[in-house]
Amino acid sequence: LRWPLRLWDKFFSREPTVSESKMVDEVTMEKLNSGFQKLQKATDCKSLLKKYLTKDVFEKLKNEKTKMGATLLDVIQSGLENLDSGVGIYAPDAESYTVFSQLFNPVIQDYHVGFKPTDKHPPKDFGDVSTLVDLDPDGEFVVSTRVRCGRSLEGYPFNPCLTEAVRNISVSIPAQVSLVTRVYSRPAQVSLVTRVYSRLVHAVNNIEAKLPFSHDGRLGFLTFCPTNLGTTMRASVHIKLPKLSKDRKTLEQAAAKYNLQVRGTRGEHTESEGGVHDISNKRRLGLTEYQAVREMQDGILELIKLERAAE
Ligand SMILES: Nc1ncnc2c1ncn2[C@@H]1O[C@H](COP(=O)(O)OP(=O)(O)OP(=O)(O)O)[C@@H](O)[C@H]1O
Ligand SMILES: NC(=[NH2+])NCCC[C@H](N)C(=O)O
Repeated sequence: LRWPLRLWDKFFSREPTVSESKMVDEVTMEKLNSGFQKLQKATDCKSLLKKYLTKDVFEKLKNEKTKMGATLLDVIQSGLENLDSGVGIYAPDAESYTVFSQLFNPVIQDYHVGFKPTDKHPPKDFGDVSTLVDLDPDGEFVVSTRVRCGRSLEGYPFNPCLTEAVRNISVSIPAQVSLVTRVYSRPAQVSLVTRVYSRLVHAVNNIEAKLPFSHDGRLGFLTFCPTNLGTTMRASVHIKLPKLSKDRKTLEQAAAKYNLQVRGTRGEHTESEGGVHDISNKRRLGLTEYQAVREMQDGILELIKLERAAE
């Protein structure tokens, strides 16, 4: 048996190429080193990448590679190119959250309001959708409500390393979501938040029954963005709070007390148009789906109270 095996080795095995090997290639290493220097020099950069990629962490991670071949450069490239990023890192695949944990963990803890490396995301729990209330029965403040979440297919790389072939597989998925949500409706008397949230719960449960999603014992559902982990759920209202929002900083400070995040009308990194702000739960990890949507609901109710009380 030894002889044919040796022959097999001789003719069919070969040294791994650099991209297959565990080593980070020279070009990547050069880009990493120059990128890190650029980041060090960018004194006005406020990203979490800049905050947590210390020299020590950089040295420890620059030679690391995941089984799918992702390097630290794949993780930090976006933040190096866009120094005005709020976060600045993405996970190229599920394993990156472990291999590059010395960078991901502090970023996750900072963004998700104290989720520590020893913390574990709770099991999925959509709760009792009928217990959610009408935020604004007279329609004075809330313009619209949205609840969204993200999912990644198990076993595939995430966006930064997704190839054309894999991207084609995901094309059919949004079509399934819209089909599922369209056939589902609720009587008009249930609260606004309940209707929107129920549609999402129904859609997610249906799709989950057909497709395996990327999930981690500690971090819950995984996506390429460390802001969208755990429940990955962002429940938001488009809301007009003219008094509280005279100055965006004041609005942001009031919202932060309830773990809420303020965005502009057209989403992240945009300004408010016609006094409309997008306010949503900031943390999506370390709490259940129900608690996430409640965080939005309860916080918005408090902001509306503050608006009414303002001079
Ligand atoms: N309550 C809402 N009503 C109507 N539109 C909304 C509401 N909340 C968000 N949107 C719209 O959803 C779009 C997408 O928002 P945005 O890009 O900020 O983030 P996202 O899709 O939630 O994902 P991520 O947080 O990962 O960026 C924007 O155009 C925004 O105007
Ligand atoms: N859409 C998101 N996933 N938002 C979170 C981060 C977005 C962007 N990469 C940044 O760092 O500012």
